[in-house]
Amino acid sequence: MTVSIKISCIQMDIAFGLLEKNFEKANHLMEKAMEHRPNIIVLPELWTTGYDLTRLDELADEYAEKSLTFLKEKAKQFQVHLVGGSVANKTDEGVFNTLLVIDKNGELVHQYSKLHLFKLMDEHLYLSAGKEKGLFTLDNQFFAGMICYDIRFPEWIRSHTTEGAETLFVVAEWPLARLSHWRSLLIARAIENQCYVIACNRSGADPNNVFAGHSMIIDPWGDVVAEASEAEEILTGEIDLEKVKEVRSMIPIFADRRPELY
Ligand SMILES: O=C(O)CCC(=O)C(=O)O
Repeated sequence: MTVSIKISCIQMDIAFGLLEKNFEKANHLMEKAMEHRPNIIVLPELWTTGYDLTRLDELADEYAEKSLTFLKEKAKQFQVHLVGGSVANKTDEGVFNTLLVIDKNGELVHQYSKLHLFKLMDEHLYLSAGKEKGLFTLDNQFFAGMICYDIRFPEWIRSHTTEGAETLFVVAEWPLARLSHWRSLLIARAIENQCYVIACNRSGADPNNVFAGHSMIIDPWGDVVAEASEAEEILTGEIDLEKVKEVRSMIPIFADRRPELY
């Protein structure tokens, strides 16, 4: 039985600290993505604010309310599931970098706050680290959400695939300077976990970085199904979850693991 899912990644340029502009852009690009009739739309990391870290405390969305209202309305309007990127989420415990998953009925399915903060970009000075896992289901299929730097931690990702995740969503603001790491790490995570990887990066630049684009859809064999350029674009591709089962039965790494030794 094929379980085919069409996914569109919105590889948008993000206006630095200009929330209204980013909401408008996301709305416009989601409308365009719907021309491809996807089942799931993915947005990038911190798409409402960008990496405006020094002003993040004032820009952050209180309990992600504004972002949630927008995403819930769009999900219902377009009848599409949303891996709604991540947003700066201001809570009593600090500002988190939080991934929001909304189903097509406009219900919040899961929130995942970035676990590994990226010190090279000063995230630890302005953000609080999450503590919860990124596992969620949509239409009875098992997914996990990750944010950018998280892909450098294979053990964190493995702890999701051993609990059933068959597709990994990665939302990112990954710099162009490390494009080769982005591609290699994503492909490695797909091969070693025998899962689909759907990675949505941003395009463009901010005052500190030029970003890589190159959003990718990678199958459980490690083959690239679709890859974007560096520019702003919508990347659409189809995945078939039957392929996860095929690859996992051909090379049964989950059965062959020796967790008692490591
Ligand atoms: O790990 C990297 O090289 C990039 C990570 C990053 O940019 C981030 O987590 O925001």
